[in-house]
Formats: sequence, C-alpha cells, structure tokens
Amino acid sequence: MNRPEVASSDRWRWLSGGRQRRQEEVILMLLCALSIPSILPFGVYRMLQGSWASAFVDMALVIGMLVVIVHVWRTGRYHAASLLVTIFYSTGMLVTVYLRGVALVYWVYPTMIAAYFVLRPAMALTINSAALAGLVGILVTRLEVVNLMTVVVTIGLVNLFAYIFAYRTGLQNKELHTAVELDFLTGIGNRRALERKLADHAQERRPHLESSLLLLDLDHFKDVNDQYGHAAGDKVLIRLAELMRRHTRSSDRLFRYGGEEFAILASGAGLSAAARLAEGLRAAVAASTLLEGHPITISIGVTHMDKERTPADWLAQADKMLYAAKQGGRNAVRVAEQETV
Ligand SMILES: Nc1nc2c(ncn2[C@@H]2O[C@H](COP(=O)(O)OP(=O)(O)OP(=O)(O)O)[C@@H](O)[C@H]2O)c(=O)[nH]1
Repeated sequence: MNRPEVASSDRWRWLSGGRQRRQEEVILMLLCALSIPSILPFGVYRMLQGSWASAFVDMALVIGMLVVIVHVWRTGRYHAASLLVTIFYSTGMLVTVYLRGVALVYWVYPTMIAAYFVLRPAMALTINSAALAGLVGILVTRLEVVNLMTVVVTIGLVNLFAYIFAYRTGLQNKELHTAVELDFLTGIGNRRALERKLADHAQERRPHLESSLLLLDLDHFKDVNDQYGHAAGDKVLIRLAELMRRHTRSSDRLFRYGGEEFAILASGAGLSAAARLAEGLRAAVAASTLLEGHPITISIGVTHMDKERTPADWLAQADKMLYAAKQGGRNAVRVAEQETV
C-alpha cells in the first residue's frame, strides 16, 4: 500500500489569491482587467471633450468590470458574472455606437469575440445575435444598404468562426479531460480525477449535501502477482472495479487511486450510510470469486468529507483508517471516529 502525495497545480497560483481557482474564473477576471486600460483612456478623453454621455458609458463599463473582478476574486462565482459582463458589455457597445456613430462599430468585433471566452458557445451566439439585431436597428437609417450589409456580414462571419472555434475547443477539452482522468486498466477514474472531484466537493456550496470518502486496498495483493503472475493480478483489479460498480449507486464516483488501491466518493452518504456501503463491499468481495482458487479480500478506511477540512485531510484520515483496518488483520472496515463496523 503506497501513499502518494496530493498533487496541486502551481500554474495559476500567482493569480489565485492563495486558493485553487477554476480556469473560467481566471479568464473572466483577466478579460475584465484587460478591458479597463482599454476603455479608461477613452472615458477620460470624452470627459475632457465634454462628451458626458459617452464618458458616462465608458466609466460605467470600467466600474462594472472592477465590481466583477472583486466579486469573482472574493466569491469564486463566475457563472452569473460572465453572463452579466457580456450583456453589460454588449449594451455599452450599442449605446456607444448610438451616441458616437458608425465609426465606433470597431468595438463590436472584440466585444463579441470576448463573449466566446466566458460563455458557452450557444449562449454567446444568442447574445451576440441579439446585439447584432440592435446594431442593425441603430445603423439602418445612418448607413447605405451596401455598407450596412458589410457590417452585418463581417460581424456574422466573426461570430461564425468564433462559434466553430469555441465549439471545437470545448469538444477537444472534454475528450482530453476524459482521457486524462481515466484509468486505462479498469475504465474508472484515476487519481487525477479523484483529486479534481475532491477539490470540486471542497468548493461545493451546498452544505446539506454530505458525502463520504472510502479508500479500499486489496489484501496481500503481492502474493497474487507472485503466485499467479501480473496478468492474473490485472484481471483481479478489473473484476474488483466491476464489482464496485455493481455495488454502488450511479451517483457514487469510483477511482483507482494507486496500483491496488481504490477510492469511492459516496455522494449524499453520511458516515453511517458510507459505513454500510463499505461493509457491503467488503462482504461482497470476500464472497465473490475474483480469482479462481484464491480468496481475495479488501480492507477499507472511511471518513466523512466535512467542509471544515481539506481534501488532503480527508485522504489522510481515510488512509489512517485503512491502515488501521490492515493492522487489525485485514478483510475489515474502519470508520473515522467510530468503532469497527
Ligand atoms: N497486477 C498488477 N499488480 C499491481 C498493479 N499495481 C500495483 N500492483 C501490485 O500490487 C502489489 C502491492 O503490494 P503491497 O504494497 O506490498 O501490498 P499487499 O501485498 O497488497 O499487502 P497489504 O496491502 O499490506 O495487504 C505489488 O505486488 C504491486 O506490484 C497493477 O496495475 N497490476
């Protein structure tokens, strides 16, 4: 039984304010931060010119961006903020074109592309289509038909290309995530998947959704490899994963954490429910034939994933319980802060 350290990505740490942030949060904050120096000089210029309405729009956008940065930085919530930023930005762009004329239409292009960075492609396309309709309404009396058509076609093409690019990137990301987080032997999640799920759970803001973590380890697995060979050992690992699938709910997440060590994230299971699940699994493994002619058993450590502690704490506690189960003679379950089940 080996115990690898919990990995943590340092890539975004300088931007994270001390906690691991999602890429979406960072992109939204970066986008807002970059818009401020792009818009602020124009706002100041309009003020100096005495174009108060335009200056007001520019300054409102700058303040809006600052509020979003502070909100996302403090709360980590980015879904509604992304939508609001896009709508706010699009509205600001339309008002600017309305106030200052067609020359300001150049702002439409970066604004619309930015929407694909922070929203799902379909949502970005919907908002941009509405903005384009508004733009046509503003420009229809100010431009010749051929010039209006040029604006519409170029904006349409920019959206089409951005949509295709964002859609493809989304698909590739999904495929990459699936491949990177899958254990090739058993087909369940790997250690990377477990760590991401634990981090997600730590950030989950619904305290009523209690969950537990089970760490399972095959007993004397080295003997299986030594006696029957590595291929037979692999078959046992595959069969154990299948058995785990059959004995858990679809909402439970299964992982192969190390060589012969597995984990279950039992969603919605308090400690007593998790203890029953563990005992059921232990008994099912002991009663089944994972390897012909050789009894196979597992030991399990269980801990409650309370929000006062970190993923590293949960893993350490479950591992401690697993170690206790091994020390107690194996083929056993140990539950944190409880006696043997
Ligand atoms: N077949 C196979 N064996 C593996 C794989 N990964 C790890 N192992 C084996 O798992 C065994 C783990 O041995 P130990 O850590 O000594 O643990 P154990 O023999 O199960 O003893 P306890 O855990 O103390 O009950 C080693 O023989 C590893 O080679 C794998 O992917 N396939």
